[in-house]
Formats: sequence, structure tokens, C-alpha cells
Amino acid sequence: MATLEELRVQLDGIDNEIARLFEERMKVCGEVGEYKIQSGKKVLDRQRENNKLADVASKVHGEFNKKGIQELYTQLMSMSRKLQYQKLVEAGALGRLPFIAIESLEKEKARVVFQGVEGAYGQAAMFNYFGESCNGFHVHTFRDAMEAIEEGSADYAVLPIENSSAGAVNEMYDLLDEFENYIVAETIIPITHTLAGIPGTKLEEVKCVYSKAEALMQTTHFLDEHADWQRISVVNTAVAAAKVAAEQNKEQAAVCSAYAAKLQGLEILADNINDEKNNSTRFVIVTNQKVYLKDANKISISFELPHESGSLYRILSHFIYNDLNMTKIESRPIEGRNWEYRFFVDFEGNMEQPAVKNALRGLREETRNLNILGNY
Ligand SMILES: O=C(O)C(=O)C[C@]1(C(=O)O)C=C[C@@H](O)C=C1
Repeated sequence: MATLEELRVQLDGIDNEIARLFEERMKVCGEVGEYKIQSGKKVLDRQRENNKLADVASKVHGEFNKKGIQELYTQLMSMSRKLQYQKLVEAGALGRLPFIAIESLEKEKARVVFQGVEGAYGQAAMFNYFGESCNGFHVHTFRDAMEAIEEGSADYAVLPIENSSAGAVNEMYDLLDEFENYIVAETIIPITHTLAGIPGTKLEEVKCVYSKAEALMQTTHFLDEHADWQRISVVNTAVAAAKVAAEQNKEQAAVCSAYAAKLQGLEILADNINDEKNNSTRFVIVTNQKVYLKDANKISISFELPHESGSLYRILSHFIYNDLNMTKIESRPIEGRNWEYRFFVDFEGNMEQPAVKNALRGLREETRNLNILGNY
């Protein structure tokens, strides 16, 4: 029996040949790329790839090797596509990327919209980003806010996208995909919930608690200590506070900020009732202009994938191959298409970077409905 040393010498010889052939193959793929730039042909040719996979499988023996060589060729062809996308980007054939780089946002003159009423966390986020003297107003729903910027009655909307303990704000993801509005910035604010009731209310008197669904989720431990309380979800924490103040009923309380409680003349019955003491929410600043700040370092995109084994794996390779750090992935069901999903990915980068351009070029061709939601 051969020794390990001898077997490794054999492997080294084979690998030298594979490495040489790999380079040779990539060189030809580069030429194919040049041809495709000239002819305007698409990089991805699924039919050719499927034929190639069947062909190479027919040339080896046994199930293990057939599956193995197909995996190998899937990778090889994906590498070949990436090389071709790189060439396309270098040749300036980038596809649609009409985002304009700007130095700063005009915060002083801007009209800013948030969802809810006075005292909503959205207002706190707006003050945090635009300053307390900004020109802000509020609307009833997230959709109303997206419409306000789409039609130009506001320049920016400040809307919540993710909470540190309750996770994604799903509706916002759907709206970002639906509207042609773009994220230009984000701001994170601490969220400290209180339980507030009309002055003089005792905890024992409370029977019903109003708040936004996410806030009820973020205070589950506290609320579970009062399992007999009915929990009712309303559009916003500040709306909950306003409702309790308007109805003047000691059986009702709201989960809201101390600021909202004070604005509505409510008394704080229990302070800092979040499950997670460092609870915070990330808000995005959205506009209808396709712009990004020059120093932006995060990109949000959305895309759809066919319901096929390995499709997400193949797409994520565009981030890995281009050394892009993916920071978040979410998925949402696509309306009217059961079990198909739209993915939302955040990754680090700026649209000016070649690696970002390469990845976006590949993603544009290999996904359905790629949407660049913003660079911020
Ligand atoms: O034949 C082509 O059109 C190529 O671009 C080459 C290649 C490959 O590497 O074999 C790469 C990408 C295509 O999807 C199909 C095949």
C-alpha cells in the first residue's frame, strides 16, 4: 500500500494539471465575456449550463462522482459568470444604476413625515436625525407616509424597520418594495416603554392594555405577569396613549413612551417595562429621490428567486466572491405566489466600489426584480 507521502505526491501532480486547466478555462471564459459585451448577449445561459452539467456527469462513473462533478462545474461556471460581470462593469455596461451621490441632506428646509401622533417613537427618531426644530408632520399609517413622499408633500419619511428584540417591521419591507422610494439614512433610538393610565389609576384596576403590536411583543414578560389583562393592538404607541387619555377609563392603560404619556397627561403606572433593557429601534430615512450620501457604507436590496433548490445559495455567492460583508437577510412571501419569497439583503459597501458594482451586475441578471432600496 502506498504511503501518505506517496499519495500526496500523486495528488499534487493531478492538482497542478487542474490548476493549469482552470486558468486555461478562465481565459476562454474571459474571451466569451468580451464576445458578450460586443454582442449584448446575456452572461447567464441556463440552457448551456444544464447541458454542460448533464454532459460532464455522463463522463464520470458512479453516483458519487456524477453528483460531485456537477457541484464542481456549478462552481466553475459561477466563477466564469463573475469574471464576465467584472468585464461588463469595466466596460461600463452596468445596467440601471442612476443613483446620484450627494454631499449632505438639506435637513433644515426639509418637510419630514412620521407615522403616528405627537409623542410617537417615530417623532423621537425624526428629532434625533433632523433636529428638534425640524419641519415635521404626522400621518396615520406607514403607507400614508410612503405616499406623502412619493407625491412630494414631504421630502423625507422617518419609518421604523427593525427592533432589537421584536425583529423586522414586516410591513415596511413590503412597502419599500412596492414604492419607488429610497433609503438615504438610518438612525437608531433607544425604546423605553412605560405603562400609562389616567391619573389616579391603580395597577389592580387595569383590565385592558392598548399599544402597537410590536410594543406589546417587546413587553411580554411584564404583561404576562398580568395575564388577565386584555391586549389590544392599535396603529401606534402614541395613538394608544391618546385613546386612553380621551376615554378617561381607569380600566384602560397604554404601553407607550414616557414622552407620549406626558403629552397626553397620563400617569406612569410602571416604568421601563421592556423585556430587553437595551431595547432599541432602527428607523430609516426615506425619500423619493434616487440619491445617496457620498460616505454611505450600507446597501439594501430586494430580489425574488425561483422556488428551486440551491437558488439562494447561488445568489449569496455574489457577496462572498466579491468580499462583501452581508449584515442582514429577511424574506417575505410574494403576494399571489405561494411559497415563493422576496429576499431583502443588507450589505456593507458604497455604489462607487467596483466590488459592489460587480455583485449588483450579477444579481441583476440572476435574480428577478432586483431593487436597490438605498445606499446609506
Ligand atoms: O458558454 C457561455 O455562454 C459562457 O458564458 C460560459 C459558461 C461556462 O463557464 O461554461 C458560463 C456562463 C454561462 O451561463 C454558460 C456557460
